[in-house]
Amino acid sequence: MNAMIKSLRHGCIVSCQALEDEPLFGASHMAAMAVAAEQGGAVAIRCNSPADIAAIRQAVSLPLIGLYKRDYDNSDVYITPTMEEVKAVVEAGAHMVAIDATSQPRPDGRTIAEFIAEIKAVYPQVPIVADISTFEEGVHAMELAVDLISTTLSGYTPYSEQQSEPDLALVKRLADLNRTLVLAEGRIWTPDQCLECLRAGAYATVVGTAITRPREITKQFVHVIRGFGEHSQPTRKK
Ligand SMILES: CC(=O)N[C@H](C=O)[C@@H](O)[C@H](O)[C@H](O)COP(=O)(O)O
Repeated sequence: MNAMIKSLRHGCIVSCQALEDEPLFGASHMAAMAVAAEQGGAVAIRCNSPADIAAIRQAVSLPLIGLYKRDYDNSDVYITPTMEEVKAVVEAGAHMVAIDATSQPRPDGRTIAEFIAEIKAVYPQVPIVADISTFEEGVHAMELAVDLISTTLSGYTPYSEQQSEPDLALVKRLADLNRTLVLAEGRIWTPDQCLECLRAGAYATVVGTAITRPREITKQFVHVIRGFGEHSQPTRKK
């Protein structure tokens, strides 16, 4: 097995991503996040866009899983949808590339099999992380001999299980096949959930929002304590 992939085993991969509408958007913020994750013991960084990938590559010595989120009018596929984004991700310095490996129609009209075959032909040394949303998509990606499967898109395609928790059942079903390594990704909020994912057979866990999106973390706190005073204040005697 590739030494870099070996180094991910049972570790926490931290996803450092902020989109344009987020306060921490910008390569320097994401590089600082990645340094914090490295100092905290992360085994790899997952990061989006050539600018962020290049800045993070300079800032940390961890392996980078790069992706490039891009919207096309003719498709719902947005995680590294075409060869153009793969090229940009690799040239920016990512060690591995994450792609949408769902069965949704792709912007360039290719099948996922054609897309993966071309990535392998052009970049044979770059491991491919297949982001999937269902068991069937995971099995298909395994058949196409990707290096890692990630449950990233479970809950984010209209036909996949919609839930607020990590998709442990999907992790377990895919890992039980003992075929391709599985990353547990999506809606992991606590260290205990990471442990549960590993117990379910995940090779490693990917945590994003809970570590690197302060606005969303704040919302979680606020949501829980909102309305506290309304119900618990003692009623005053007149
Ligand atoms: C669905 C989608 O576009 N997921 C993206 C994939 O790169 C990121 O926005 C997520 O933050 C990442 O998957 C980690 O997940 P979470 O932030 O829930 O820990």
